[in-house]
Amino acid sequence: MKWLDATREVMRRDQVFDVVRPAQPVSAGLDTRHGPILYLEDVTVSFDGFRALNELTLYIDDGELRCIIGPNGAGKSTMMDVITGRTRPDHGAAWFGQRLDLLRMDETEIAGAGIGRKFQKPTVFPHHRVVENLELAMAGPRGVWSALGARLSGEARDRIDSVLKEIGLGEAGHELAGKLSHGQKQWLEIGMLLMQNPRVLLVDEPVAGMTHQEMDRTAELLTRLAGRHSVVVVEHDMEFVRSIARQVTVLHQGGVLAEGSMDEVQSDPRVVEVYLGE
Ligand SMILES: Nc1ncnc2c1ncn2[C@@H]1O[C@H](COP(=O)(O)OP(=O)(O)OP(=O)(O)O)[C@@H](O)[C@H]1O
Repeated sequence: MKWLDATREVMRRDQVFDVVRPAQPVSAGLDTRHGPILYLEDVTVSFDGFRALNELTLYIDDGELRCIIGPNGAGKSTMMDVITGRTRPDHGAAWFGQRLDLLRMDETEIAGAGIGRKFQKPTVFPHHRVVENLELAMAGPRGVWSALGARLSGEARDRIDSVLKEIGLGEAGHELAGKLSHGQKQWLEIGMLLMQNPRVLLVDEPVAGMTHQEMDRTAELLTRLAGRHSVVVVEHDMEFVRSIARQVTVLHQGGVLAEGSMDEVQSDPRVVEVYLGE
């Protein structure tokens, strides 16, 4: 019996999370003692009959740093869309911990429950200062307009300071976000996600357009975040993937082609044929 089937058996006797309340720190109630934090099982997504995901099964452990690689069109973005509630699969299952059925939650509920996503292009507020961007992120969508006028509690200030240091922008807090370098904007956006204290961070092509130095700092940042968060990185830059990867999943034609250490997948002839040999 697969993990999810076993879990669902338990769920039938324990319908605790029928109503998900995103305002509550739902992820605090996640039970990951007996398994992964993220489960995708047999997930299929079709667009006009074309299968972007084809019975994809993938498990992400609590606190792990996972790199997802694969050729263009392999289904990497669609996979993230399913996890974040943007796209509904034709069939399959997607669970956050053992109790939260992602397919019964909308995008806002999923984000509120602790799954944060960073898209490839940074979307910071350029006319606001770096610290204000973090304040806005902490407020969440409902509090955006009141957040800037509100007085911050000492706790909130401490939180902002610690995230600023974490993302390496300790000296740039009062600069306008629009004036930051491309790399700094990417870190700020990761910081904005961190303000919401996610359990899982989905990061799409974080180093595209970065200098080598920025890539090194991004590698350090993501590596540091793993452990406290589960970090799922989709990236094409193999040098970068090698610098952070512990476990790598190779997607191809909507399914998992190979999984293992970087050395294992790089020496897999199927991976070389469909991806690395390009
Ligand atoms: N909304 C959509 N309508 C139709 N086809 C789609 C849609 N979204 C994705 N696809 C198709 O599904 C397949 C998987 O796309 P997806 O973007 O998930 O791949 P990817 O691995 O993220 O690719 P890339 O590395 O280029 O970003 C592609 O063939 C794509 O054209």
